[in-house]
Amino acid sequence: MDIERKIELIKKKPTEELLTEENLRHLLEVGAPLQHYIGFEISGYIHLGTGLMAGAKIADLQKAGVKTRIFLADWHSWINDKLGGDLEVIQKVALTYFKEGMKQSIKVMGGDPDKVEFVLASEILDKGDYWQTVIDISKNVTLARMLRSITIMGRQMGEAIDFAKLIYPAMQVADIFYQGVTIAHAGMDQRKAHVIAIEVAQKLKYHPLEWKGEKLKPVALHHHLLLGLQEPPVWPIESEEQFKELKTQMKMSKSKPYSAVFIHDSPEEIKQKLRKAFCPAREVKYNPVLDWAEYIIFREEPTEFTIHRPAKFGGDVTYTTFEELKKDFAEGKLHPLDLKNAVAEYLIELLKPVREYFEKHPEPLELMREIKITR
Ligand SMILES: Nc1ncnc2c1ncn2[C@@H]1O[C@H](COP(=O)(O)OP(=O)(O)OP(=O)(O)O)[C@@H](O)[C@H]1O
Ligand SMILES: N[C@@H](Cc1ccc(O)cc1)C(=O)O
Repeated sequence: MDIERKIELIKKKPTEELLTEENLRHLLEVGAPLQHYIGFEISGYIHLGTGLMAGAKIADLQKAGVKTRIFLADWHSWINDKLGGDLEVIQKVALTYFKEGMKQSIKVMGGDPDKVEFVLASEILDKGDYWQTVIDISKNVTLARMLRSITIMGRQMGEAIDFAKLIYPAMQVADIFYQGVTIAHAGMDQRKAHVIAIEVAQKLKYHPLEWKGEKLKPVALHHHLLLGLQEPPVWPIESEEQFKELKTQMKMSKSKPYSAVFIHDSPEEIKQKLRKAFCPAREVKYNPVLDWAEYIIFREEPTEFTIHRPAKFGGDVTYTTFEELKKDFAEGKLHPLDLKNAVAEYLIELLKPVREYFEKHPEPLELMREIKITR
């Protein structure tokens, strides 16, 4: 496959930002190792944002010949008080529920789960010079910047936090260098860590990504954050600035029950959640149901997406591109309820293999039901 085709695959939906395309082209041209990683804290259930957006991009990367890796951030979850801050429980969930859930998600998005390497953070942290890398990074970043970076833990600036949480951003950056990652992948909310990695890359003494005498800079790859289904706290929204802010603030999140569909949800749960979703008629600028259609159903275009309606409401209609669907919705030719039902049906079908997997292997979900999910 030629370089341009590889870049196309890496850039396509749900990619929202690539820092930078020029650097990616450089890595491809010099034949540097293409090692990807995406890290996850281990906490609650896997939702469509984490499972399907990450899964879709992993599938694209595999097609482009990139080695893919999922980093199970057990220590980071402990620092961030996930699962009661109990490292043993965190590790158990990481290696059972989380690993299997991610494998299933990758599969439904067209990737090969057997080609994804799973690495537990504690496996690399145990090696002596990991901490040297953490200090090396810390020497090159101001305290003020570290404080601003705690949003990568889902924490807000000004929030009272213990000191360990300030070490976390430097660890996340160290994880990239320490694992020889040349393509650091995450959702848009993680970009602060990646920008630090790019900026300090040339300055590090330990574990820079060396290739044929060159200190390589990693490429940061950020996928779109799927919107949560809930109504925004302020509506209507006037300014572009407010819209932008709202889109990160209102991302689908496992800590907000009705914002998310989980990968193992039953058909009834999926239908119910979508029925309650925020989806004002003709609203195309901020509409979670349209957002899901754009990034899940119309990820590949053209495709065929049929909305079934009784003849008196216009009969069945098939869309091949997202733009056609959006146009009809904006013009009031497509009713929110019809869109919600069709998206629900699509998801029910897409997630069928995941549900079947967990029906046959109920232990991971049973474990999740037993433990206390914190945050
Ligand atoms: N709604 C979303 N859409 C796409 N990607 C997401 C979404 N939410 C999180 N991610 C990505 O998944 C990875 C794990 O994130 P994280 O565990 O913080 O998400 P979460 O499940 O929403 O957690 P929380 O509810 O605690 O915010 C990160 O790379 C993050 O950017
Ligand atoms: N900060 C990431 C988790 C993570 C941790 C360590 C990493 O190296 C990468 C990602 C999140 O909250 O989703």
